[in-house]
Amino acid sequence: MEKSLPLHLLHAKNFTIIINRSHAILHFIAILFLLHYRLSPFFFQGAGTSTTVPATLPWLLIFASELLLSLSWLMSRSFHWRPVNRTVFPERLPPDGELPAIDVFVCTADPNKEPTVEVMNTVISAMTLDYPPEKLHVYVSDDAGSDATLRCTKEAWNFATCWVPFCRRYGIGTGCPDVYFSSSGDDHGEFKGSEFKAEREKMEKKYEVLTQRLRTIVQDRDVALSSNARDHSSMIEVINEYPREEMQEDEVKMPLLVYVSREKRPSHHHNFKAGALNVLLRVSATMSNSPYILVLDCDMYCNDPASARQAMCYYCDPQTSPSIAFVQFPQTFWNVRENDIYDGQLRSTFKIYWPGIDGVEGPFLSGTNYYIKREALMGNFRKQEDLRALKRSFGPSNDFIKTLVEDHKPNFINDGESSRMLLEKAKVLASCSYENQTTWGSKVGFMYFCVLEDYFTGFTLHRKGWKSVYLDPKRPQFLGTGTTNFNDMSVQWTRWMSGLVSVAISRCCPLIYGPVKMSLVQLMCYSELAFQPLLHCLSLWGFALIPQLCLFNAIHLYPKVSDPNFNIFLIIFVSAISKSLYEIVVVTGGELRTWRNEWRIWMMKSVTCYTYGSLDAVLNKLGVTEASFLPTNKVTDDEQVMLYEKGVFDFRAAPMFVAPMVTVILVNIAAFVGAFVRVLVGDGGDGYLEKMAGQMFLSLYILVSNYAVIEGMVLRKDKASIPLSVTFLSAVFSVFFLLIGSYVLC
Ligand SMILES: O=c1ccn([C@@H]2O[C@H](COP(=O)(O)OP(=O)(O)O[C@H]3O[C@H](CO)[C@@H](O)[C@H](O)[C@H]3O)[C@@H](O)[C@H]2O)c(=O)[nH]1
Ligand SMILES: [Mn+2]
Repeated sequence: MEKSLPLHLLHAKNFTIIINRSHAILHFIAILFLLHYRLSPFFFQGAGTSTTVPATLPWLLIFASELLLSLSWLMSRSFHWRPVNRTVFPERLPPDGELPAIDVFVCTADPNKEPTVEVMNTVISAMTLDYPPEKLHVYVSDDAGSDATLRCTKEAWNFATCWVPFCRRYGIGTGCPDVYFSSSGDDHGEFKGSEFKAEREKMEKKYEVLTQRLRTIVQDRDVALSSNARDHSSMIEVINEYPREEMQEDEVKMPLLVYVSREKRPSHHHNFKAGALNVLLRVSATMSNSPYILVLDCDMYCNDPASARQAMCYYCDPQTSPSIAFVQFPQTFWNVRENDIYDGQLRSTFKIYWPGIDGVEGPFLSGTNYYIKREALMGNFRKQEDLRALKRSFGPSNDFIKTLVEDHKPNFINDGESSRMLLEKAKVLASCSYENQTTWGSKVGFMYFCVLEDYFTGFTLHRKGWKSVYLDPKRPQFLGTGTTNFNDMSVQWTRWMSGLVSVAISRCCPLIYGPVKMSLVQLMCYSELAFQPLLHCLSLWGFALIPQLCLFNAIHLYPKVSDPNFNIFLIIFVSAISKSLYEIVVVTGGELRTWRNEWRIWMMKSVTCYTYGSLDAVLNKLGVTEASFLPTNKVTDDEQVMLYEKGVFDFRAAPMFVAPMVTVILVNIAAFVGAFVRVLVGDGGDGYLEKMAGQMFLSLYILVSNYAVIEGMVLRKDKASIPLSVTFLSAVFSVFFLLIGSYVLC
């Protein structure tokens, strides 16, 4: 009977669905009223309307801001359309012998920003996944081609030969040694007996030796090597072949571990992470050719060994498997705190948006923590005979083509000789010219079209009709390093926003390129995200400056408080705030300050990262600049961590990320203080306060929300406060805005 029991279940969150949809309707009606209010003076003049336009240009500009934000809001309703939950039953999976094999890809690119000890912890943790070891193959992609990383991988392997059996024997729940030994967590039970305790101590010592060795290797590494990160030949090594330092008495099977560093030459574009992943796709095909692939960023360690079996609950179900391209787990971060001032945890993405579209065609591909089907990336060519066509598409390697046409079984035998031959062939596959005149990155594999390879590859898959699944079990399956300082966050978000806008303004814009096999809801999701940076930065710049410049010049843009139309704005404001409070507090069990943090950082990002990202994408499109992928810094700095943990902003970021915020704050201060003085002195004339209340409130709201900036500018004197030079520069900008703005607008 066991067989008939489902491997997985889907539950719609009915209550949230009702709330979401009713709120959407009410909010939408309020927006219609707003449209009517803004347009009526132009269309219904004289027909009993009480609205008059004080100044046409600012009126139109603020209306445009309202429209853009409303448009984004409207499209984003698709993310709230049908939130669901999923449950899986891995205990009902077929026996181990029948499980499909998995290749794990771990990508690293820069040993200076990605500490090798952490990368190795990720690699080791992947080897401890609860899966038959002969069906698990771990590939480390080193884009820096660093000899130190190769040597460290060998050391990690040596350690893993003891660590993996230890974890399996004692059912250790945390396969990442660093985390296991540094936490006083669940696995250290006395109940496991004295033998366990002794073993554990032994392992701990071994781990200390490992970290020591890794550090020495990293310290000794040839300094000249860093200059070779962009210019080096390919290197592939099967680490399992190295003689172990000490043989285990009860030899336990180990997963395959392969180090891959693709060839890189300055003359060839390396296509960043997508390029690295495509090399791994080819190399792994000739070695293990597993039908499923787990992709991990180098800092995303497996926090729990269960994810592979959880994902297999979908792939082992003949009903769902044929349509699913990937099973996505959320990105979760070990270093984010409750008071997450930079919203490094990406709460709304992984707790609201992804469950929201999971009920439609599934979540977006999110860079890491997903089990993807090889066939979805490569296509199905099992009975294809036209070799020439295949070679045109996939490149000249017969060995690789063979893996596509035949129902290929892994042909890697760990005997030295055949592996040597295979490695020679694999090296060809990792050369930088291999993809010349092929469709790698444009039709097959991971897509090169934009630096956000995950978004665009997922989009292409959904567009072809594939579906995806979102699994968010209680215990985080993967944990990574989130950004916890202003500079790293800004750099990362600028890249993401640039990637999104580059899609939005291209021929692949979801609005025109999407509608093949995607539902309208899914299409709206992809479009909303692609256009979000543009829509939000334009509208937020509008909200941050237009009403204030008008306030400064005593021009009112909102209805009088006594005017019934004032309620439209009040309702929209309250409705937006209460919906996000509902999501944060009720749906995700957050706190009030989470709400404050998210709204504040959203305003800050809109005038910086969203703006720069959009600009960058436009400049790339015009050919003025080139797309780039600066890997996010994963080195933690104690001082920065301390500030973050105290909830204090670290403004030691590039001035370009700080100055726009300070400028906005200064303009708002000028406008608000000016208006306030007018009220006090009674200089504004009759009904001034009533007319200006909306704008004064907006300014005050911006100032109160961003009090942290004022504090960093005026009150704080520490190293991480806003430097005087930046404040001065921003003061010049704000005077410029006030003068030019007043001249142009009024
Ligand atoms: O040329 C490159 C650049 C990056 N990477 C690797 O890609 C991963 C992600 O890079 P990271 O610097 O951590 O970027 P994040 O912004 O933190 O990553 C998010 O955004 C990326 C897209 O911009 C996705 O690829 C990631 O999976 C997603 O976690 C890391 O393991 C890097 O080592 C490469 O292998 N080659
Ligand atoms: Mn990252």
